[in-house]
Amino acid sequence: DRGSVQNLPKSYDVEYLMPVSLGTPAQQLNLDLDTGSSDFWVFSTLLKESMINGQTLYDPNTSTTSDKMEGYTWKITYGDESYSSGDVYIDTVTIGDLTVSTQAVEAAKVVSEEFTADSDNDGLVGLGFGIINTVQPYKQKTFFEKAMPGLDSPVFTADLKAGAPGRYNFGYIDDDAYLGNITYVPVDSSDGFWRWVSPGFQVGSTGSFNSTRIHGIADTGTTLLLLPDGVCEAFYSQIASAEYEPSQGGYTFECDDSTVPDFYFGTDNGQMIRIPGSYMSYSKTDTSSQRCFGGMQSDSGVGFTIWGDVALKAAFVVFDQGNEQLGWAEK
Ligand SMILES: Cc1ccc(-c2noc([C@H]3C[C@@H](O)CN3)n2)cc1F
Repeated sequence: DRGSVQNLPKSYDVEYLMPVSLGTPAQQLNLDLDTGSSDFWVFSTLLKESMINGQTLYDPNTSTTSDKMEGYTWKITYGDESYSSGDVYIDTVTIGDLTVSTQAVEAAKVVSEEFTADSDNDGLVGLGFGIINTVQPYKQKTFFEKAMPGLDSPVFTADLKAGAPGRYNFGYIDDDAYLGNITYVPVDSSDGFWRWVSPGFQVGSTGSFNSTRIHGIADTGTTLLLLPDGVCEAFYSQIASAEYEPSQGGYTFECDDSTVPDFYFGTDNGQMIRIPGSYMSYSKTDTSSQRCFGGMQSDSGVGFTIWGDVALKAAFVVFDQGNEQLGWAEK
């Protein structure tokens, strides 16, 4: 079996949404595929009106295939302190023609104001590893873990693009979606994330390669690229107008600064992925100013590096759960 679904970036590529069908008859919601968490949760009719702001709601009561998991609950908090919680139903879920008939669908009863404010986002499909699913009394499998046994290959791939529709594929690798070879690196899933080690980085096409092991996770749900302080300093030192602005919460530079270099990160045996300098001017710091917030910021608040969308959209990425490895290719 296999599946393929288009993903659409929101403005500034802050997040990528994909259509998902739940229940019978099908209820279509736009969900955020997040490899940095492992709960499949949706806005639902269980929510108070005050927490809803244009989102499409999953209604388990009108689905003829839903079954409530009595006594089961969930509660999750994300990296930015946003949170959600609720009850659990079993129902059929289809993503890109791939159907899981008994998916644990976590129906929200409470969401934090960040989710309420994000009117296009109807929920998350967590595709980390199931050991960090928050459902009590017994944790539930992710959509991919439920689908995996029936797939042609135990992989899903992420092809995120800058300001354009991309694609998530399940169960196969589309050889027309990337250039050259895919380089695989081992994954340590013990903390539920797609954690891997990069051998180093390079600033600019003529810069030298810095061999320094960077431990981090591949996270489609994080917008930016969060790297160790030393790496950020090496990068921003090459940009004439760059400075660290505590008032803005990070590095900024003049949006039209022509000295913004490309950034390369190593994967394995000499392969590097090139992130174009243009991906690094994330968003205007405020309407009047001509300064942009950098797409690369420090990971010091997190404790490990996060290869978020700014990095992932420069590559074709294979999440190989069957062999616990990540594949990286240029595109
Ligand atoms: C409003 C809102 C807030 C957070 C997130 C969110 N989704 O994935 C993540 C990252 C951080 C880490 O927690 C796991 N992956 N964060 C999405 C939202 F729509």
